[in-house]
Amino acid sequence: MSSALRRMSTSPFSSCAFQQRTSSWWPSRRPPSTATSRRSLVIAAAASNFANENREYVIVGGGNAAGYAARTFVEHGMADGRLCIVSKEAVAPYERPALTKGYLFPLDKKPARLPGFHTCVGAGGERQTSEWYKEHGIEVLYEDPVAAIDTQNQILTTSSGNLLKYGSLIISTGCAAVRFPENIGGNLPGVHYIRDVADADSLVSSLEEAKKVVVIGGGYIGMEVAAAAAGWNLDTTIIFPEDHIMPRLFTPSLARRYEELYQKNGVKFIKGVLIDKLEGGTDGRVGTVLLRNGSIIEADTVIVGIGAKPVVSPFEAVGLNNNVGGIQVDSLFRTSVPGIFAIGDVAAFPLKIYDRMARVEHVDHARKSAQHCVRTLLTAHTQPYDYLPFFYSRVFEYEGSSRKIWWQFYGDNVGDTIEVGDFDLKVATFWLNSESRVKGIFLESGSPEEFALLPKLAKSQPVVDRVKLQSASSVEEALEIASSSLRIGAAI
Ligand SMILES: Cc1cc2nc3c(=O)[nH]c(=O)nc-3n(C[C@H](O)[C@H](O)[C@H](O)COP(=O)(O)OP(=O)(O)OC[C@H]3O[C@@H](n4cnc5c(N)ncnc54)[C@H](O)[C@@H]3O)c2cc1C
Ligand SMILES: NC(=O)c1ccc[n+]([C@@H]2O[C@H](COP(=O)([O-])OP(=O)(O)OC[C@H]3O[C@@H](n4cnc5c(N)ncnc54)[C@H](O)[C@@H]3O)[C@@H](O)[C@H]2O)c1
Ligand SMILES: O=C1O[C@H]([C@@H](O)CO)C(O)=C1O
Repeated sequence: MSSALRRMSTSPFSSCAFQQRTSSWWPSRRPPSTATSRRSLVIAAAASNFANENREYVIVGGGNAAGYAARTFVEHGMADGRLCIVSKEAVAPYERPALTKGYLFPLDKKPARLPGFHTCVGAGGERQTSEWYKEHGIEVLYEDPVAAIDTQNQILTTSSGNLLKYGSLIISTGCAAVRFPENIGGNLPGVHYIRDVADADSLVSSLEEAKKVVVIGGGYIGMEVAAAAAGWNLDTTIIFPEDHIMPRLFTPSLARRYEELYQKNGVKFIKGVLIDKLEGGTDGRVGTVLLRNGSIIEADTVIVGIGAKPVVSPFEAVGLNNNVGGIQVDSLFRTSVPGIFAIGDVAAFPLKIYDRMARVEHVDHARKSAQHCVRTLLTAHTQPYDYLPFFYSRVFEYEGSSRKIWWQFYGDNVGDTIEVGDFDLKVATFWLNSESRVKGIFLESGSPEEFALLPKLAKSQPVVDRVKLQSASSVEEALEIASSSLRIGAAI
């Protein structure tokens, strides 16, 4: 047992400090009945080495949000001997976005590999390797997903049979890739889904042998993986059911410009069709993709990016949100069960700025929700989470690419749009509501100073002069017009 673990077993979560911190704002936890607690102790003692040790704080999930939550515990001096992370993965938390970016660079172009991109390097923080967790006295259980929870007695059961008694629990189980069913070939060798580093390793092995790649889905994974496969000089086709790429964010006009760029890089598009079946070849690997319209596309490697779904199991009892999916929390990330919190992709939280419930499946929210939740847990602060949605992507970044692409979006893509600029250099799209307020703003290939204006505009939502904005001859001029409205607004 590590010294951290030993310290923890003599410092159970029922310490005075813990009670004081929680009782200042938290509804008191109902103590388990004597009979139940005696029973759980017996189960605990019988089940495993871990059984009779109390964990003051437990995080379930070893992903992006967990990594940033751990850092916040350390910053508050509350990690050492008190924090336990239970992870399904075999490695310490890392920056998941790298998996479809640097990780998929061609092998001769210095692809990113662990430990290079452990959290929190993506946000400019210290690199948190497994040694970092040890040094900070954080217990991490790898490859042992939580399989069950007893909220009454505050006990988690892991898949290997460990019983963990927790004081406070943070659920950060993220999302899982949506898969095609087995009966249409969704599990054939050569068919890939990308959610974790093991998936990315398996894809890299396939790419090493690949000749014909089919990417299914025109969203984030589809766009990033198709660009990566083009970087490997592979025959690449992207297939999706909608009229254009990235339908949940891009306007048709913006999508057309990106599609043209992909085509210039050799990527073929098949739009407006659904998949009928993936079929195996003689070697048992995927060989063809059958489309609903009767077409047959050859492929030795298929990457499926058809969305993600929140991993709520086995935590359904803490309360789900039926509209946006995921685990329902309040503006402090508290679930309906006292002492249990949810953060990151899995959390359905009040998006205060737009007065609606939302789930955000992007890394900025994973980082910020983690920090906000842990601060709430460890201090008396009760400031509601006030999040401004932020999404980004980068493709064709590999060395030798003729055109690197990097875009950011802030706000809400509602209302009508004004597009300004020349895509070959720099382009911006403004989403305006009926009062001509800026609701959302997208910028491709901006400078750091220009990107820094985006959150200010999306947050303040200034009223802009549509005619002036429409006639702006460059992105710089359009940003100046929108920012001057900001300054006028501030002066009034
Ligand atoms: C390939 C890829 C690229 C991406 N690129 C970008 C990007 O460029 N920009 C962006 O903004 N966002 C991007 N995202 C989204 C971003 O990575 C997620 O929003 C972020 O990872 C969410 O963090 P999380 O901690 O909530 O979930 P995750 O990072 O997914 O972590 C969840 C963790 O919980 C574990 N887990 C699940 N169930 C259990 C269980 N029962 N017990 C224990 N552990 C469990 C999982 O194995 C995983 O380790 C990308 C996502 C993917 C998959
Ligand atoms: N840059 C980023 O922010 C980034 C990058 C990669 C992944 N991610 C995250 O990873 C997760 C998965 O991404 P994703 O691209 O799979 O999801 P997505 O929602 O971005 O895109 C899904 C796409 O799949 C297609 N689709 C849906 N159902 C289909 C079907 N039955 N057959 C064929 N095509 C179908 C549609 O074209 C749709 O646009 C998301 O949470 C996403 O936010 C984010
Ligand atoms: O947020 C991110 O983290 C990784 C990388 O920066 C970590 O090295 C990446 O590609 C992002 O977009």
